[in-house]
Amino acid sequence: MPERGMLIVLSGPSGVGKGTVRQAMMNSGFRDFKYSVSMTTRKMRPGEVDGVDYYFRTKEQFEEEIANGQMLEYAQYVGNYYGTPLRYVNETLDQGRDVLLEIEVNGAMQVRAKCPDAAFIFLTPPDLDELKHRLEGRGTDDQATIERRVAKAVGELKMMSNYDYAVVNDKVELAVERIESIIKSEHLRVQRVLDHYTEMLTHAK
Ligand SMILES: Nc1nc2c(ncn2[C@@H]2O[C@H](COP(=O)(O)OP(=O)(O)O)[C@@H](O)[C@H]2O)c(=O)[nH]1
Ligand SMILES: Nc1ncnc2c1ncn2[C@@H]1O[C@H](COP(=O)(O)OP(=O)(O)O)[C@@H](O)[C@H]1O
Repeated sequence: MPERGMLIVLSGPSGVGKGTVRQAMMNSGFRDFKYSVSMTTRKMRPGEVDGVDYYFRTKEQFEEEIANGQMLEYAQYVGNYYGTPLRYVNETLDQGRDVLLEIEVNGAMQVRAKCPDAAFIFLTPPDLDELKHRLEGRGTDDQATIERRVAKAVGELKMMSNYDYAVVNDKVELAVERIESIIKSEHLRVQRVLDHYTEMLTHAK
């Protein structure tokens, strides 16, 4: 049976660059990880694809998934539900593959309670002005939504101390390097713990 994969939780305010950094990690040929596609009730943006960017569902469908215990975590964010389907995460970890979740802070804290061994990384903008510029530059949200997302970011940044690591997304390549080295060292750490127990059990025989 393969060794179970590692769960990596990446959070950070809307517009900080989580999706951009994840895409750059995938393109960089960095070690294998699988991205867990979230479920949401928010409207599809132009260019988004159901099942690739999100599983787009109605509120009723989402609430049914919750009631049936199909979500690892979920939260409401600026008027919509967002959540992580449980089955994909479990199956992929069981196959020995790492899984990356890109989720907001309340959901991340639910994962922390259920999977304390996961690596929790918070991606932060250089400052709030730059965050606003990035949201405006992305052009996916109207000005009122941008204001709500920036206001929400202030509370989210306060949650940073609940994470194992904080990474500044100043330049995408640098953020990618930082995250990759965190994941590598987390793997070494887990391996050392496993080696320790294997040795202990061998001596106990
Ligand atoms: N708790 C939770 N948050 C999620 C999930 N998927 C996405 N989010 C977060 O929900 C927030 C809004 O996402 P979205 O509307 O796609 O905006 P974007 O991340 O700025 O493109 C972001 O902080 C996402 O990281 C999920 O499965 N669970
Ligand atoms: N390091 C960076 N420097 C400048 N712009 C960035 C950087 N990272 C991301 N961006 C831009 O910021 C916007 C938001 O990025 P995105 O990946 O959609 O954020 P998130 O997934 O966190 O909401 C996009 O237009 C993206 O091109």
